[in-house]
Order: sequence, then structure tokens, then C-alpha cells
Amino acid sequence: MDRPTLIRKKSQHDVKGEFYRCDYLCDTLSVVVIGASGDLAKKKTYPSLFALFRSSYLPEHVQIVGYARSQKTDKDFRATLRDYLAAKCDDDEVIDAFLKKCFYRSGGYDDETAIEKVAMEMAGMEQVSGHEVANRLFYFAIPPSLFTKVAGALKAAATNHNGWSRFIVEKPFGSDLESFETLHESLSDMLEEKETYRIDHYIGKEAVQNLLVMRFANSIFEPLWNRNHIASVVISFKEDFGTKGRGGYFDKSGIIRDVMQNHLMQVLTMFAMEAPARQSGDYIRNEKVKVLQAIPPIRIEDCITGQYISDDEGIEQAYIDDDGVPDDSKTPTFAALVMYINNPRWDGVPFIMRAGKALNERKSEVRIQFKRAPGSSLLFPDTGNGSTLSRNELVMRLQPNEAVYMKMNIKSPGLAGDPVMSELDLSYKTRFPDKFSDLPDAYTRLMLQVLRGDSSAFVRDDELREAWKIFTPLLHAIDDGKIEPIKYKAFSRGPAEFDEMAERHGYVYSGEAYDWNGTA
Ligand SMILES: NC(=O)C1=CN([C@@H]2O[C@H](COP(=O)(O)OP(=O)(O)OC[C@H]3O[C@@H](n4cnc5c(N)ncnc54)[C@H](OP(=O)(O)O)[C@@H]3O)[C@@H](O)[C@H]2O)C=CC1
Ligand SMILES: O=C1O[C@H](COP(=O)(O)O)[C@@H](O)[C@H](O)[C@H]1O
Repeated sequence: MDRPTLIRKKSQHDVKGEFYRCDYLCDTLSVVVIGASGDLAKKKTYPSLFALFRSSYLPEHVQIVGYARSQKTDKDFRATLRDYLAAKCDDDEVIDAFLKKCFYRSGGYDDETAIEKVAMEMAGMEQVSGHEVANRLFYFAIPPSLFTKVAGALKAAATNHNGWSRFIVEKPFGSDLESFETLHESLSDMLEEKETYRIDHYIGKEAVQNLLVMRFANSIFEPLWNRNHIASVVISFKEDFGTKGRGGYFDKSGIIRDVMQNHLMQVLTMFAMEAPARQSGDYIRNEKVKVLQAIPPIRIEDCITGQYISDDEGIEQAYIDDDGVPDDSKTPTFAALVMYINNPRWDGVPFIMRAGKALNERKSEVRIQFKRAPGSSLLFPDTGNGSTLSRNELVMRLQPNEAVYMKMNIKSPGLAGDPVMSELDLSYKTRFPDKFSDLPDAYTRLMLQVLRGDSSAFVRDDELREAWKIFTPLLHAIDDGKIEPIKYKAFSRGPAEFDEMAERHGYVYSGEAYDWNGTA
């Protein structure tokens, strides 16, 4: 259908003449949030829709229908949402205007009659708008075990109208290769790949999106971004809190399924892929899949796992004392593993991935360590006073306090000539003070992309299949109890064995040689 392309008018979020194609703004939009009474919907889905509403990224004619099993009136539901929205905005008028667009209907997840009723009501609201085209966005904020039931019941509601239908689905997409294939097969009978948007919120993070620009918009990095110059890449995810009552859910997955196979693999592929021909559509995803295809399954001997016990003060209880966790659980709350990408660019470079809960700090980063400067040991010999050259590192801190910094050797200022480690530092907080406090949440960014029909930042079925192939043998070995988790104290750096592992794979810790005097 030929429709005019609307170029959005400038709003507070448009700076320096950034104009976006937002043709959906000319039409009516119905959003259906399935599982609206749940945690994700309240904490992420609705606040993100609200953020889009506030900055005029939702059409004037929009209705947002929450659907879940629990009985609630529109009034009750809006009152619950208000608390979450008020945390983001202190303007009651704006909150009221948004809440007027929100409705709540209850029913079972496979109750076709109840869903049909919602569809008819939606059609009525769409007609009132007088627009010819009405688009529908369905957000599955429910466990994957319900995906197929809901998709089946929704199909008629989703297709019987004049406009597009898009479906956002949340992880986990299976728990191994086989369960992924089963879920995918049953879901793909009902939803086409091009209308399915599998969300991985890590792709929507500011600093992850920046990877593409950093790498491909700066000519200084490309010559270095390969096995000739890079000694190792460490991708870290650290959280300074435990499972906090989510132990029952977490125990069935463990840290590898929870964040590594999905979020951190997305970071790895964005980091390692070849340049895509374009930024949109399938170009990026094609390149990501090629990286995954070049990674052999992770070997048991290339992995260590850990599980936290209480800290000395007893502030954080042991993982096994969390609700729903069996006393003899061997589920890892920490894991570190090494992967290799067998292609010409990365052959032989260890990609060390590490993730853990209840560690000493909250931090996610990509740390690239470069090889020693050739010939440098003769030019700058160890003078015996601690002035050995440190390796260059480029660190991309994803969170908190997004930053990119390059650790490098310079002459120590003054009369002495010893090299000293310093940094080239791009801290978002200092460089972009106006924008820093208002950076859009990953979910907001991704939802906007769905509205624009840009699937490039969503996970394609073949990406998932390849990622599961890499992790499944290891996960089965862990499930079968073949890897004993090493106990580590809550709020520590995790098992000391990780440092030995990183060192074995060529990571050289510069230790006390680097002293940063800023505030992170
Ligand atoms: N723009 C900014 O905000 C900047 C901030 N800084 C700050 O300066 C500080 C130092 O920076 P940086 O050098 O990047 O980070 P660190 O010195 O904290 O860590 C360097 C690397 O060594 C690892 N490591 C830490 N202790 C050991 C150990 N005992 N044995 C082996 N490996 C170890 C770290 O792992 P692990 O994570 O496990 O500790 C990390 O991978 C940080 O707090 C950083 O945030 C620096 C530059 C710019
Ligand atoms: O998907 C998940 O991610 C969060 C971490 O997300 P972040 O944006 O706060 O880094 C993690 O805590 C959770 O266990 C996992 O399921």
C-alpha cells in the first residue's frame, strides 16, 4: 500500500536536525500488552511506551490495551501504572493524558473468546479515529511456555484489520538447541519471521549501539581490529546483588542462560562482525550470524563456574538460601569461559566472557587488550622502579556510566622519562552532560524500532540457533553436574580461578601500574 512518508516534526529529543521516518504516526495504533499485570510490563513495557508518548513518538490515535488473567478495572490498573510512570516524570497532566490511552481487560491466555472480544473492542476504537490504516503491536510480556497458546488465540485478532501487525517476544527462547527448535517450530506456524521481533534489551543499550559507530565510523580502529594487534578481548557482566528472591526462576537457568548465551553474545557479535553493507534490515544480522557460525562449541575445560555464599557480614545470604533454590543446587551464579572465532580476522584471539551475580561491583564492559608494542622492551627496559610498559587497553564500559577509554603509555611528566600509564577518556557524563541523565532506556529505543519496522536490532531465528549450538554441549554438561561450581563470597571479585584463566589466555593485568584520578 502506498502511503505518504511522514517526517516527524522536531521534538525535544531531536537535536542537530535529526529527523526520522515515522510514517506510522499518520495511522492509528493499537498496542496490546499480554501479561500486563506482570513485573516486566510495569517496569519496562509501560514506562517505555510512556517515554515514546512523551516525546511524540506515538500517534495521536493510540490505544494501549493490557491483557492478563487477574481481574482489574481500568481504574485499578491505571493507579498501579501511575507509580511507575511518576518515577520518570513529575508532570501529572502528561501522566493523565497517557493513562487515558490505557485500558485493561482480563482473560485466559488461550481464551479465544476473551481475546476476540478485545479485538472487537479495539476495532471499534480504531474506527472512531477515522483513519483508514490501523496498525497493531502485540507485546508478549509472558513466559515462553505461553507464547504458542497466545499466538494461536491472537492470530485472528492480529490479522483481521487494515494495517501491519508486529509481535515483540521476550527471552528466553528455549533452554538449549532442542527446546529452541521446538518453540520456534510451533511459533513459526503462527507468526511469520518478518513480523516477529525477538527482543534482547542489551542490543538497545546506548553503548552497545555505539559499537557500530565506534568501529565503522573511525578509520583509526579498523587497522587494529584483528588478530595482528589484539591479544585478548574480555567481555564482562558483573552485578553487585544476588538473585533477590528470583532464585526459583534463576535456578532453572543459571548465569549462562540468563545473560551469556543471549546478552553477552549479542555484544560479542556486534564487536567482532565484519562491516555490514547498510545499517538496517538484515545486513547487520547476516554479519552477526557469520561470526556465530565461526565459533566452535565451548569446551568444558574452557569454562569455570561459581556459586556465591554469604559475605562475612551476612548482608547477602548464600544463593542456596534464596527462595525456591534447593539446598543442593549446583546452578552457577558465576561463569567464565573462553571462545575462539575461527575466521581470518580473529583466528587465535581468545574471547573471554565472564558474568556473575553478587560480585564486588556492578559493571558491564568490553576490554580489548592489545599486544605489546614491538621492540619496546629494548627501548623502555624495566628500570626496576616499576616502570615496565603496560599493555594498551581499549575499554568500552556499557554500564553504569557509559564510557570509552584507551589506556596508553605516556612519558611521565617532569624530569624523569619513565613511561606511565594514562588514558584517553570519553566519559558520557562529562562529554554529554545534558543528554546523560536522559538517555533513553534500551526498551524505549527498541520499541521505537519496531514501530518503524526496523528489525535490525532484533534477534533472528538463525542467530539463536547458532548461539545455542555454541552453548548447548556445555550447558548439558553443567546440567548433568559435570562441572562443580566454585564457591565465592558475595561482594568479592568471584573465584580467583578466573584471574588464572585470563592469564593463561594471555591477559596481562597491569595491576597497580594504573591509577585513575577521575570519578567514574
Ligand atoms: N571514563 C571513566 O570513567 C574512566 C574510569 N576509569 C576507572 O579507573 C579504574 C581503573 O580502570 P581499569 O584499569 O579499566 O579497571 P581495573 O583496574 O578495575 O581493572 C582492570 C582489569 O583488570 C582486572 N583485575 C582487577 N584486579 C585484578 C587482579 N587482582 N588480578 C587480575 N586482574 C584484575 C579487572 O577485572 P575485575 O573487573 O574483575 O576487577 C579488569 O578487567 C576503574 O575504576 C575505572 O572505572 C578509568 C579510566 C576512565
Ligand atoms: O535479562 C536479564 O538482565 C538483567 C541485567 O540487565 P541490565 O540491563 O540491568 O544489565 C539481569 O539482572 C537478569 O538476571 C537477566 O534475566
